[in-house]
Amino acid sequence: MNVSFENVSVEIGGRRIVDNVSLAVPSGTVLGILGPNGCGKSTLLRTLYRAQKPSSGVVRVGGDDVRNLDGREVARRIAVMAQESTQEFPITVREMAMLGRVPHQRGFGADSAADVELVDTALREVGAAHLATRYFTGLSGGEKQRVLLARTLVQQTPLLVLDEPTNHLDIAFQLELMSLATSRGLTVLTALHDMNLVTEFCDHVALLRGGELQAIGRPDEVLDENAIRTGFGVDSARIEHPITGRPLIAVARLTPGALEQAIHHTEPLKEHA
Ligand SMILES: Nc1ncnc2c1ncn2[C@@H]1O[C@H](COP(=O)(O)OP(=O)(O)OP(=O)(O)O)[C@@H](O)[C@H]1O
Repeated sequence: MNVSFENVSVEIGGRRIVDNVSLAVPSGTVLGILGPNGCGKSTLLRTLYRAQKPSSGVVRVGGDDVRNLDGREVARRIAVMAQESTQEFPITVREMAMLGRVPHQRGFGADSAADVELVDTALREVGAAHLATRYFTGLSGGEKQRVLLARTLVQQTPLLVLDEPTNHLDIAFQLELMSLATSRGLTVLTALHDMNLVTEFCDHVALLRGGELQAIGRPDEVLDENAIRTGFGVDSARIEHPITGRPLIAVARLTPGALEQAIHHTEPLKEHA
């Protein structure tokens, strides 16, 4: 299912957080969204799953303006693994994963055998089967991430939104999660900080800065040393990975004067009267 952002802007409290972003994500492709802290990655993604209303512009999913879809239809099209977890009430891991089935269920009936099977399979896939009867609130950060991934998988949507999904995850599970999420032929939009996960798993990358889209394209086209210096204020070298042969971005150091520039660029953003 394809996605498009058409001249999307978001203003909050007079500040323009997302500034006239237009981009298209073809069906079945993986888009990584990269950019410094506070550049608007989460806010842009939130407009897609209707957690944030754009001040102007349109976000389309499968050709439809998301604002015109009802909540259940949005949840049938888009599964979200967001940074913040608001589920702090005491439910078990299995119950948390089962929440992914809600958009497909009618009323308050018991979970079907097929639903239970889907949940058990997903918990196994993410390496969380042994946690099934534990309370979600008592899990470690990485364990929570695994369970939240299971919940998005059982939702069986054509579109996945992953907002910094590898937070808290050990290096092996970072790779496993990205592989689980990107190997199903789904359309995936994911905010990431690790450029090497982007080069490994994303078809395209969008580089944001101060709410604006700086560049979009294949990772090997977009992520050159200049773009990384301008975007993040660090010096780097792009080398060939000795094992995979893919581009490997080796970060060397902060570019002199970069911190001041970064603060200058994020602090005022664009003040609107
Ligand atoms: N509801 C809100 N009220 C006020 N400011 C907000 C709100 N939501 C986001 N912002 C501000 O908008 C800017 C962009 O935030 P956003 O979370 O989209 O950035 P991000 O690129 O995802 O950052 P990070 O990499 O740190 O997660 C930040 O300066 C943030 O403080």
